Amino acid sequence: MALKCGIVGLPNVGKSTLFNCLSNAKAQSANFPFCTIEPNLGVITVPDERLNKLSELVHPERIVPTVVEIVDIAGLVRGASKGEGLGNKFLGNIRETDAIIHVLRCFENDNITHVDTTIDPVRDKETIDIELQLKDLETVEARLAKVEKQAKTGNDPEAKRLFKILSLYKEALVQGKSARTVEIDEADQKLGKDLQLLTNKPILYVCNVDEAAVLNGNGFVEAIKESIKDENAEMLVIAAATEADIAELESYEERQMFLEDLGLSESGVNKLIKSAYRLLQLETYFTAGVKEVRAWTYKRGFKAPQAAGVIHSDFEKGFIRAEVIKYADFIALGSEQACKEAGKMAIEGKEYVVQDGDIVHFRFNV
Ligand SMILES: Nc1ncnc2c1ncn2[C@@H]1O[C@H](COP(=O)(O)OP(=O)(O)OP(=O)(O)O)[C@@H](O)[C@H]1O
Ligand SMILES: [Mg+2]
Repeated sequence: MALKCGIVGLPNVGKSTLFNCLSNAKAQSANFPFCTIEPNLGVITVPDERLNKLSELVHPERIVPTVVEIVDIAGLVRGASKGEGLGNKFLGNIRETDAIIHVLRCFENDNITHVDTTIDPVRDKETIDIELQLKDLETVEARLAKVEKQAKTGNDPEAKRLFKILSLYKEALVQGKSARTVEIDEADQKLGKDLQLLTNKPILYVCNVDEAAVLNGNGFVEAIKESIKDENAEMLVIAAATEADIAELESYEERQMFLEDLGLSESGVNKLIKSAYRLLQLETYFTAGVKEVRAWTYKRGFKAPQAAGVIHSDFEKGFIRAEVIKYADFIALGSEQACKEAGKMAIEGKEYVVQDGDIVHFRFNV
């Protein structure tokens, strides 16, 4: 389950700089628009203190964290939906992602060019929103044209449902609203998701500020907050250029010291990964053996067989049961054996909904 987050925004707003704080794969970042053309792909490990605590008790040969993929996509410009500035290619890159990290320039600096001259992140956000919405409108209209006749004349219930959903999306999009603002009946959610609309992807806004605004934000950040208040979206404030410098430092201690000097307890990178996790409704379970202590990512609400399928499809197919220890019990008692003896290992079946932090041993048969 490799999840992909795409970094999106106007040219020269700090997308590659943010990417470079996140990943060790260094992307080219420079003060000119369209510095990035080919998307940069980075695989970042998800920091999780529980993994370290478990490893201290189990002393495994190997510790394996879970990962998220981050793609640094080229800047979009006005007209992208009509192919402007390699728009089609870049929009295609966005379509392949599971979630969007939208970077907004919230810093002033006369030396860094802005494609629309002035600093106005609310306007910038609208520019991007409009392009994504126009592209979605094109997709929705093409689908509508195909399904309309079938829905109106035939007796195909799925075509009728699809027609209804498409019409709802169209109504929102022509009003300049994103597809994610449309409420879709529970039963039709999958049909909606399958359309792969760009403005239906979960979104996280990153306000890229200068060092001075890293703790308390600034006027630009306030303006963005106000403009997204009805979107039910998350927003983070990160000084990308500063954090990219921090990421260059060799040792963990040095990086921590630098962060503390800025008054931060946690790097923007960590905050971003955690938010991406929340955004995608992801949770973590662990497997803990002497060979390997490992974190696994699954979607909230997964039942035991589905969660087992994250490790291997055979685990799902041949699922028999899950032996589950709660993280707190494992830490308190110190080992699997101790948990077993204390009656803290539960035997769970197919209907068990896996919980964040569970330490699981799957029994299966193929
Ligand atoms: N918070 C910041 N404060 C000051 N300068 C910054 C900040 N973030 C990025 N920059 C600078 O802005 C310039 C553009 O950054 P970057 O190359 O990351 O933009 P980009 O969005 O990836 O652009 P493109 O779309 O062209 O690929 C760089 O010179 C970078 O150092
Ligand atoms: Mg770039």
